Amino acid sequence: MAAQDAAVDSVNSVADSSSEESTRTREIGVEQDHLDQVYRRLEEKIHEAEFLMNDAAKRGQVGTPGALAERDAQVFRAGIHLNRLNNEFEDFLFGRIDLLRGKDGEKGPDGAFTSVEPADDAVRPDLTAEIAETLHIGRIGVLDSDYSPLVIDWRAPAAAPFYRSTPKEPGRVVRRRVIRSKGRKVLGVEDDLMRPELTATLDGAPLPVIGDGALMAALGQARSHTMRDIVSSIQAEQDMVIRAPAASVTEVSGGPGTGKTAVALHRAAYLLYQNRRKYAGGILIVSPTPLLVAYTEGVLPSLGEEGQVAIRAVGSLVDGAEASTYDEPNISRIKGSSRMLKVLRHAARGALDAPPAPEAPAEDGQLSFGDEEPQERQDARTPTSLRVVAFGQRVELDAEDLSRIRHNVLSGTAPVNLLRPRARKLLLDALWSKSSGRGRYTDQELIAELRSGFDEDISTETEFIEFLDAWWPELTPRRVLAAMSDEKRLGRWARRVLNPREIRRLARSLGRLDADGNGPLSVHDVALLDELSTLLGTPARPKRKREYDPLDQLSGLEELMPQREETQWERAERLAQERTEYAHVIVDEAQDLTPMQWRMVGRRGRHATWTIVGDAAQSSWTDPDEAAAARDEALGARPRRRFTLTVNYRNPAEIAALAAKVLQRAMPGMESPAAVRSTGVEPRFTAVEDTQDSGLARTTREEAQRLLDRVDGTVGVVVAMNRRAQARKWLAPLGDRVVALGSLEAKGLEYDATVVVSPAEIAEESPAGLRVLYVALTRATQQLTVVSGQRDKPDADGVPALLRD
Ligand SMILES: Nc1ncnc2c1ncn2[C@@H]1O[C@H](COP(=O)(O)OP(=O)(O)OP(=O)(O)O)[C@@H](O)[C@H]1O
Repeated sequence: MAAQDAAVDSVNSVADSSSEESTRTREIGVEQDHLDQVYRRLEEKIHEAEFLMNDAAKRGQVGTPGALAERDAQVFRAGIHLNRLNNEFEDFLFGRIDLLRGKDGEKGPDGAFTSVEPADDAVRPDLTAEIAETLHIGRIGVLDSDYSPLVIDWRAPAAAPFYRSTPKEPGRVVRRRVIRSKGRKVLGVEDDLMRPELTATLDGAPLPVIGDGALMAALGQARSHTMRDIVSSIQAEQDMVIRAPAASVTEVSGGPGTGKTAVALHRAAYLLYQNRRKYAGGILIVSPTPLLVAYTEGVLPSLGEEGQVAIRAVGSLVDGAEASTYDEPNISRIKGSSRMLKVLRHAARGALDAPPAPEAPAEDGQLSFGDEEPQERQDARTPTSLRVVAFGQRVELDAEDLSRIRHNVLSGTAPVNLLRPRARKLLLDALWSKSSGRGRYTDQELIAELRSGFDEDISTETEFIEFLDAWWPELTPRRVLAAMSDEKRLGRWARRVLNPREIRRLARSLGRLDADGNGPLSVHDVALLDELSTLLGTPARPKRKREYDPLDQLSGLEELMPQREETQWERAERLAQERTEYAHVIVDEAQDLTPMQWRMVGRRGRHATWTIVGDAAQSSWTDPDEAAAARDEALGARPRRRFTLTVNYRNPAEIAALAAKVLQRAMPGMESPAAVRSTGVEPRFTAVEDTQDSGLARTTREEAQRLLDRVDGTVGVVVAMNRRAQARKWLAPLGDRVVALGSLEAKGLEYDATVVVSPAEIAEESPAGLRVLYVALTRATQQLTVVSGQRDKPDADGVPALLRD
């Protein structure tokens, strides 16, 4: 509750109404002067950077080792300047704080006083005070030529009071100002007074206060198809999370709209600022859907960070395996469950028999695959005997020998593909012991020599090589997954783990893959592939020679040069390909990771620190306890630090109240976050009379159109997953401000207005359906319409049963 008060308090500002307009104009002028000064300084720095770059290039032609080393250092520094200045020249100054004199006179490295608390005599007994320090806050820090701070980087310690100060705990801050600018022009200012009890003066003149507070201005803005950064209005409880030390695991929970995603993204930028070297190992942000990735991916560049951070959907964590389809809830439940681990372990080993390779069996005479009649199609490809000629005689391993050898090789837990050399060795051992070479001599040295010649001869014979390829093929995760679509084989691998119904469903769902495993994958299939690739192992391959890159000769440029030469997208792609592990992993919407997905994500952060944000009330996974156990396993014994965000910045109180009813049904006793604002617009209810889909289509379209006329930004229409394609057709004529979404796709997104179509359909779609409905109802920043069909049992006012008290 305290945090809510703080947030509400912080948006209350005092305005001098009588002369507001002229004061506002004057204050904009004051900030304009400062911005002009900053730009002059930036221009000087850009010239400096360009000069350094040119100079460095010239020195590079000299060629002495000293000149080259100097060139490296200069290119490095100049490049950093240019890169950052070019990126952040626009709209980078956004805040200002006016502070009382501090307790001690110490200054930090950014040139600002470090003391958080005011000096005892900073406020006079008659509650008057003089402003002793003014700091401007921006996306990067800029020092004047005399090293005084013109702009403080938002992540620097000196900027913390801009975010942390509240009227309850103001510290030294008297006035906090948000500056709106575009390019070189200041457009407006909004002030929050942190010490309204004081009569403060700045350079002897009264301290003016403008506007209704920056937060409300930010929240009232229309939403577009991409998320904006919140750097100018981060609230105190959010700032605590963003700046929390990155030790072990930071867990953040909070209801819809409390800023979890925004906080996670700003935290990534903060961590990089804090310790760029440490996070050179990369930060991975795992998002639930590609839609949310697309929605959020502009935020980090706007904060001046991009290269080190990979934002990936959970269905895109495995290279070359992009999820493109959804599973029915009853299939997701099977594929996501940790029971699959046992099934996969069996499949990874069992798939050696009867490999699902589509190739035609080898020609007669090339390989001895035994004389038996093939039992079933796939088994026909597994050789059942091996014959070679050694010392002029035929030596044969029969089915029993082979089965014993295989059993022997597989007795450990090593990945199947890595066991091939051992299989090869045991085959040679068995052939040797049956050959006549073994008893020929007694001299150990001679025997060893003979044996090594034997191994060399046999193992280079085409017959032997082809046998090994067929009998111990290199398995790929995709092929094993495809092999699981054979219900009979899957039945063997899943015995006593899945029931026959589950086996049938799973096999049928994997039937969309061909024998090589090509075909549409679901987000759950991707986690299974990742698990399989660990179980199967990747045999070492000869290293590909790296192409010669002249930049290799320059030290310290790794961090810098790619940023200038690659686009953000290319760099993210390259980093993702190169990395399988990260220095910090941020999981957004963590409540939705299935146990198998936790295993996949866990493998990417085995040595990482973590930030995990989520909300149990929005979980679409059916068995939260099972997921919690998998999450504990992924995170190991690392200590955890927990934070809770309590204020809903997205939904007006009217929408939040309606959603709270569903929350009470889904999770009785769970508290909803408090909405920070109210619009006075109640949610609207419309019931469709006729039972045909055409009625639903017409009403949904009309309601979406109605909302389009009432908001400036986007309208999201949320339907049950199996109506997605239909809804897209219904809404196509309305243009691109309207987006049709399946309930699971709505996760994390927001729109100015939403239409939620048939709450009952959404709720009945899966065992976690009520929580999914809760997500759907909490996407709007301004207006919500609920369209009900017969299934929703609407009352006379059109309110569906699920949304009544
Ligand atoms: N301090 C803030 N200043 C301005 N806007 C904010 C602030 N905090 C959050 N918001 C806005 O509130 C909205 C919700 O934020 P966000 O999507 O991060 O919430 P969330 O907790 O991840 O929600 P959900 O759990 O529903 O996905 C966004 O539009 C975000 O920009």
